[in-house]
Amino acid sequence: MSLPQHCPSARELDDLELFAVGALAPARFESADGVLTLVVPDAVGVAAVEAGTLELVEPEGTPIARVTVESTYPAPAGTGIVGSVETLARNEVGPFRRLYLTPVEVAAQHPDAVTVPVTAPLTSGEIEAIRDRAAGRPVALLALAGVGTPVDTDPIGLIRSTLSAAEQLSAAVVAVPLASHGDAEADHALGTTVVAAYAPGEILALPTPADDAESTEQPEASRGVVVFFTGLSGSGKSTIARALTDVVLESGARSVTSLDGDIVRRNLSAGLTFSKEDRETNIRRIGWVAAEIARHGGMAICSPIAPFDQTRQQVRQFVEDAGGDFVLIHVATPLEECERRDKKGLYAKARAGEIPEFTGISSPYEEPTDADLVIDTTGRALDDCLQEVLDLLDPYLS
Ligand SMILES: Nc1ncnc2c1ncn2[C@@H]1O[C@H](COP(=O)(O)OS(=O)(=O)O)[C@@H](OP(=O)(O)O)[C@H]1O
Ligand SMILES: Nc1ncnc2c1ncn2[C@@H]1O[C@H](COP(=O)(O)OP(=O)(O)O)[C@@H](O)[C@H]1O
Repeated sequence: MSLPQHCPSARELDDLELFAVGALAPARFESADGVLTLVVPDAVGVAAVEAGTLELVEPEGTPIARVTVESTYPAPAGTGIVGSVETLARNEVGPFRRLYLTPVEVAAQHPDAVTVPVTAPLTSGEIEAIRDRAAGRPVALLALAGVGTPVDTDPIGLIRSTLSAAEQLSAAVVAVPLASHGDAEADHALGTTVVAAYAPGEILALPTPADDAESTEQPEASRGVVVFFTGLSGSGKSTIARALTDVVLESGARSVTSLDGDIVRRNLSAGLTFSKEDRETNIRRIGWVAAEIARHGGMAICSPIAPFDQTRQQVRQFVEDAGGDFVLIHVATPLEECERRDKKGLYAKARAGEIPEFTGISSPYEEPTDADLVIDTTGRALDDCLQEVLDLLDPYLS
């Protein structure tokens, strides 16, 4: 029988790489109170428990690790898996792959090096300080370039800038996929362990990004953002999203891509039904595209029904892993008002039993508890609702 397989998130792939090179031990995914976690869709979780083992594959499908499943727990975006990890293969491809050495390789290639952990592009002052403190000894710059760690760049940008600093110092550069897990204290502890594993000798510590995070964090105006409207059919998602798109386009403030529910279903998701499974596929597709837009600093405006909390959480994760912000707007117009509007005549058909699995009638809508804004459009003018959205998004548009 073949094992259940799962492709982990970019953050989880970084953690797996640190397990693989022996920089983090023991190699295991922890329970919900840890940070080294693995979350899979519920169906994969069920199959993994049944098989006792879960095979992890990289995005192109090559198996890279096997997890012996000890227990599971419910997580916002699916099922958390707890268990030990056996590495099958290391990722071989990707930009600057040649710089991703193991701690053993670093010790062999740079035995006398002074190690400098780098989490943000080095300033000329910092380069001079490293030169002074190294006092002629060889230097290895450890670019801590995992998902979410570099403060004012992306992982590849951090490696690129570290290479150019290294030229000035005649230093070596080693890339380390140390991801951020959103818990500053735990991440600091993890970083200390990982840096110690890579450093063959003395470590020259620079100020941590937390010390100057405020001054270097990328401003919202240039950060990628996904504005995600969710709500019942007829609640007003498309109307508000379209008006927002027009305002952003007219202002020229940033590039914007619209991913409206109906339009996506005619193109990217053509052929999908309204079963729970197909709706999840539809939303994950929208989330994947939106995250890519955010990765490149754009704004994606999405307006599907997206009735399931878990799928919305997955989209949030995609976007945050891509370095973007996820703004959730619940257009909470009640069912009675949506049905009264019945713009497309679909509610009447659903009530007559002509449309199965219609959201709000015969298929559930799980209200978000994590929305940044909740708008009930009943009896309100579009401009009034739009202004609330524009106020929320002001930092991204100025
Ligand atoms: N069974 C059923 N349930 C809900 N909606 C239905 C259904 N069948 C067709 N439609 C029309 O499809 C639009 C919703 O598509 P979405 O892709 O946004 O839905 S989902 O997020 O995948 O649940 C929705 O458009 P909006 O009114 O813009 O929301 C409907 O017009
Ligand atoms: N304040 C408002 N904001 C948005 N839509 C509104 C508002 N008031 C009334 N409507 C009407 O409600 C309907 C919403 O339809 P639509 O935007 O297609 O909803 P959805 O995309 O959520 O299915 C439109 O006919 C729109 O004119």
